Amino acid sequence: MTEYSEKMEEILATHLPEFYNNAFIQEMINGDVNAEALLNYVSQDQSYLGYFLPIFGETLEAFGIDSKELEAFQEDGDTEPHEMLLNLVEEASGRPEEVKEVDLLPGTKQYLNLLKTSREASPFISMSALAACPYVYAYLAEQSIAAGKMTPTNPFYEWFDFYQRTDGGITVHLLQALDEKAKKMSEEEQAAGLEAFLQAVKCEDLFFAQAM
Ligand SMILES: Cc1ncc(CO)c(N)n1
Repeated sequence: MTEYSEKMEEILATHLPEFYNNAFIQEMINGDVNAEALLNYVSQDQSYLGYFLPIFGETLEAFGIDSKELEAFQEDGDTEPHEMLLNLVEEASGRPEEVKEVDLLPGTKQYLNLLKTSREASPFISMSALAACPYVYAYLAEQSIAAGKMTPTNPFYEWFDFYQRTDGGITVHLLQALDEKAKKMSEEEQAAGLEAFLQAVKCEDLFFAQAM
């Protein structure tokens, strides 16, 4: 029987070309520092993580997952990769930049709404939706570095490499836990989990695109 996580990977493999076609990702791969887009992205992401992390913590607890890497991910709040992007913007503009409190863009609202409805559905569906956050970044980073699209001389290499390592590490634990749980779930529950994951993957694509 195909493992649940293999079906998740299939979803990512199917959507990888869309991520590569995403204008925001294309600029990163081209090494273009688009100050406005990067500032938009970081400020939306700051708000997004403010909602994501508490739900993530609660769902990890419901799953009985207790790992150092997961805790570190939660505590980090993604400040390190945000700093990397802000530094690139500052180098380009020659002046200090800061993240402003902003209104949520429609794509951010849509993503947060998906996390909310998934959380209301069940811990398994919630975890499936939440997993897209580290998994998409880890997958995109791994794939683009392995394919030679993102190379060490690119200004965004450090950002991609961060996610390849940290989110990649977390993803391994999440997928193991999801595979364990999936064995005890009905076909319907598994299908609903994969659907929530698919929708979250689409939200990730939209989240990058909306910053442009
Ligand atoms: C929207 C979004 N997805 C994934 C990540 C990776 O942790 C992030 N920081 N933000």
